[in-house]
Amino acid sequence: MKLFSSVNDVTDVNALVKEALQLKQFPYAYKDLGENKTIALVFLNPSLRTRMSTQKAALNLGMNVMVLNIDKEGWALELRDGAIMNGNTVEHIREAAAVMGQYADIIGVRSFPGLKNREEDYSEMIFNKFVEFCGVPIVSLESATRHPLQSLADLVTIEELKTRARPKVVLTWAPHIKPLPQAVPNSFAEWMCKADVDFTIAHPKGYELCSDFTQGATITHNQEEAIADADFIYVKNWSAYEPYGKVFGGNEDWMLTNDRLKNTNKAKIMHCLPVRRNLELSDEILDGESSVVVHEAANRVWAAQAVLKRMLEGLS
Ligand SMILES: NCCC[C@H](NC(=O)CCC(=O)O)C(=O)O
Ligand SMILES: NC(=O)OP(=O)(O)O
Repeated sequence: MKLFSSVNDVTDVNALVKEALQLKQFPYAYKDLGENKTIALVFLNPSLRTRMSTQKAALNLGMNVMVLNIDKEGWALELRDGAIMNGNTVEHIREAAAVMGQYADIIGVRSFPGLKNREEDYSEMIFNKFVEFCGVPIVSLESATRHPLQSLADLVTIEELKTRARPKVVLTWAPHIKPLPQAVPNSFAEWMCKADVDFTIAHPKGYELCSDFTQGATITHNQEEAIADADFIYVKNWSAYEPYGKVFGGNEDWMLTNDRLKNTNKAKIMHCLPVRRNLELSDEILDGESSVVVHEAANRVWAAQAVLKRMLEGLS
């Protein structure tokens, strides 16, 4: 594997999930695979889980790890081709990415969307420039429109915890105070549409996701109906796709409470984290038995390790 940016880069999703679960059982089975290989994790935005789980995954495979918080520690990056760089940007992404490719065998990149220009965000301009110029295999650590390492960990978690062959999985919108990207819900939807699950998306009117990611999903504006008989409820806020990056007032009543879970099939509650308590999800859910958010975050290691293993195998 040379690129991991979406579910479309995976030839056999089930095999990758199985691999992640194998690695969870035997974390050090491939501890020499990454000997003398280096991964550079490049962050243009904050991260706790992606940073630490990908580092841990790389270390389990015997790799060396370098982390660059380029937004704070690097030179200000110019992204536009043909720019006359007489302003605040100091270094063009063409040189920066090419140089990083000289130091690392694999590069991971996190770059959130600006949520101002849909065309630019949905063309994955920043991530694709890294791909174009770095010259080494590249893994998305969450880009403008997708978060595939998260979605793989989510699918691993569902596979591990499901109590029936074809579980009902519901992605529900939740309230927030600011516009958030569509990357996590887009990506989760895209992976669920390829998985053997009964998949529903619930959101207030106006928060329709781009239909490229939701082919095969049942979509509704009624949360109560959506979560009936659900095995897994994936909670996430996102801003509108159209008008792009906007949030509409109201909808505070979309925050789940224990009372609302009564009609589910003892649903397990998932969230990619970070989560704002008592805004997106109530304390009683996060501190109660139905929450699997920490378990889900722990699975990030095995998802990342399965992907890095495939990339390392492609290098040798
Ligand atoms: N990597 C996981 C989610 C990252 C991001 N959340 C955030 O930016 C939360 C910010 C806040 O709550 O202020 C998102 O939704 O895509
Ligand atoms: N879920 C997730 O990607 O967390 P971080 O943003 O902390 O990496």
